[in-house]
Amino acid sequence: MRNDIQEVLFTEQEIQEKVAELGRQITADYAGKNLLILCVLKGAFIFVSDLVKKIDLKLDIDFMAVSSYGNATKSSGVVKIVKDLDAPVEGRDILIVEDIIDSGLTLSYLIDVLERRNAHSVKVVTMFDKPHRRTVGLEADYKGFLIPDAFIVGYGLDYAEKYRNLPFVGVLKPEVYSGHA
Ligand SMILES: O=P(O)(O)OC[C@H]1O[C@H](OP(=O)(O)OP(=O)(O)O)[C@H](O)[C@@H]1O
Ligand code: HPA
Ligand SMILES: [Mg+2]
Repeated sequence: MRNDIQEVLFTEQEIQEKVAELGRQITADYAGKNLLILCVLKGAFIFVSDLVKKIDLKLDIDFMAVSSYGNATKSSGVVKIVKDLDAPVEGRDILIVEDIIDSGLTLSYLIDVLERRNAHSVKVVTMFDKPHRRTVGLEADYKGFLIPDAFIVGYGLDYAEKYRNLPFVGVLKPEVYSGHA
């Protein structure tokens, strides 16, 4: 699997240090609030499990699965809810946890859904941010790392469902895409 990586952008240690820093900020900002952590599956599953251990507050965790990339490296433009939340969000302070914001389509769709369900507040934390690919004007409230305009894998992020289990984040060798990009 590691042979398919052209370049490592962020090491496991750099990622863990950033997660701890984000956890400290979120702990300070959400003290006394009714925090609901919303993990956007599948990509955010590793980030959320590291992040919640660094948030020193009572909180709830729920999961939503959405998908728009399929096996491609560009968004299909259509965001599909594959699994919805288990509980109502009315009156909750929701923190959406994303692995990456790229075009912004997934997030703008989710924020819209949650606001229509009368959440008290909706904010976003993303580990990776690819701002130059944005087609929807949207900013995360908490950001880990800015990344260049390249398709990245690892730390939850996949290409055609593979590479999510890499503990670091990197760029694949072009030949791995075999004509899909
Ligand atoms: O800003 P966007 O262009 O919408 O891209 C970001 C979204 O795309 C990826 O999910 P994907 O649809 O690949 O599903 P997955 O998390 O199951 O891999 C990623 O995990 C984000 O949720
Ligand atoms: O760069 C990326 N890598 C993996 N999944 C993604 N979904 C949006 N952008 C990316
Ligand atoms: Mg994906």
